Amino acid sequence: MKLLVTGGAGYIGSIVAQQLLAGGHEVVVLDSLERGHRAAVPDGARLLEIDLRDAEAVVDAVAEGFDGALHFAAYALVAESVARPEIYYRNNVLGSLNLLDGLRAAGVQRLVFSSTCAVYGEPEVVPMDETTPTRPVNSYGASKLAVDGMIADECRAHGLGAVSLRYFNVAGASGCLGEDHYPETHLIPNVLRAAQGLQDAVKIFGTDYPTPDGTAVRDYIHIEDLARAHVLALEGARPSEHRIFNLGSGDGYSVREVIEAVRTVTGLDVPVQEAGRRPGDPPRLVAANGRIRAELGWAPTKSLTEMVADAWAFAQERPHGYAGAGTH
Ligand SMILES: NC(=O)c1ccc[n+]([C@@H]2O[C@H](COP(=O)([O-])OP(=O)(O)OC[C@H]3O[C@@H](n4cnc5c(N)ncnc54)[C@H](O)[C@@H]3O)[C@@H](O)[C@H]2O)c1
Ligand SMILES: O=c1ccn([C@@H]2O[C@H](COP(=O)(O)OP(=O)(O)O[C@H]3O[C@H](CO)[C@@H](O)[C@H](O)[C@H]3O)[C@@H](O)[C@H]2O)c(=O)[nH]1
Repeated sequence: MKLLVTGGAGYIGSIVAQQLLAGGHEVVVLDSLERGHRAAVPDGARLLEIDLRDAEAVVDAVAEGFDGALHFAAYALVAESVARPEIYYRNNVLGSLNLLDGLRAAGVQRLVFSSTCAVYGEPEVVPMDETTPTRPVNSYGASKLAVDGMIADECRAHGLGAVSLRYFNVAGASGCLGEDHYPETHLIPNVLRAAQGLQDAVKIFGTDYPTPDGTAVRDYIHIEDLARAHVLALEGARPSEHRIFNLGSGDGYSVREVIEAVRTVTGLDVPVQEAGRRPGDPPRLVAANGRIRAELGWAPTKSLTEMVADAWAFAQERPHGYAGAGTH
């Protein structure tokens, strides 16, 4: 298939693009490079440097015609969304609406969307399945829920076949592609930076959560397991239907357990500093992944140790990320 990958210069989009290319698909990446890296766009993919908020440019770009689109481009940081909600609604909601306009105009019939478990907020029952009530507690989750709603309506009204994958916490690396955000806010890369001495200590945000060790629990999923689900989702898109799947490993780990895994994998000391809770962070998010297992035949294959080991290999290979590798 000829596929449009928005956000394909970012962490997840670049690695999914790489898997799609390996599977024999043609890939065109649409990315503004605002938060991504030219060097992360895999060899063999064509890059269109376009901002999704530019409606006209998006419609023009999509007009060349695609068999399907995978939509990763977004702002994706919980704490930033609490501080600056307006940029989240403008980028995530408006950008997605522009993309839907472009897909409709060009007659593109398949869409896979990066949704998130943040749409569920602070669920009363964990693990969470797709019937968990959607009550986001931060603007990031609210903006993604709005897009899920727009996509559902687009499918109903205009026949699009779409799949929303509600990712839990994506981690690890794949060969020479990995996670490089500036500033880095994600847990595993920051713990590795502390282990490498690139920052004084890793902060533990919140030690008074109602969890066994008092730190927040997340479901970490290996980027390669996650990428594989996109290929299945693309094949599973059905005309006029919006399918929703939670995408996580089903196992929860606390912040302290992740730090311990980094100590074990690297053999290095990790200085820590206890700090207050980060605004917008729920205590515990773990996936019930039965639906995607049953309906798409997907299953996770990689452990937290493998996620940390692959992220560690990337961090050693590129201690300063893609900088110096010809980035924007
Ligand atoms: N990282 C996670 O754990 C996680 C979990 C759940 C969902 N997600 C979702 O997955 C997607 C990818 O996340 P990521 O971690 O790879 O983020 P990322 O920031 O590494 O990548 C996002 C990419 O989108 C591009 N982009 C952003 N706004 C754009 C715009 N208006 N026009 C064109 N390009 C734009 C950025 O330049 C960047 O290359 C996001 O939609 C995010 O919400 C991520
Ligand atoms: O230096 C750090 C960084 C994070 N944390 C904590 O570690 C956990 C995980 O944080 P992080 O890695 O920043 O991920 P999340 O905030 O859970 O968000 C990620 O995972 C969500 C799904 O759960 C996605 O929707 C988001 O896009 C993605 O950024 C949270 O409890 C944080 O408070 C720390 O204690 N110290």
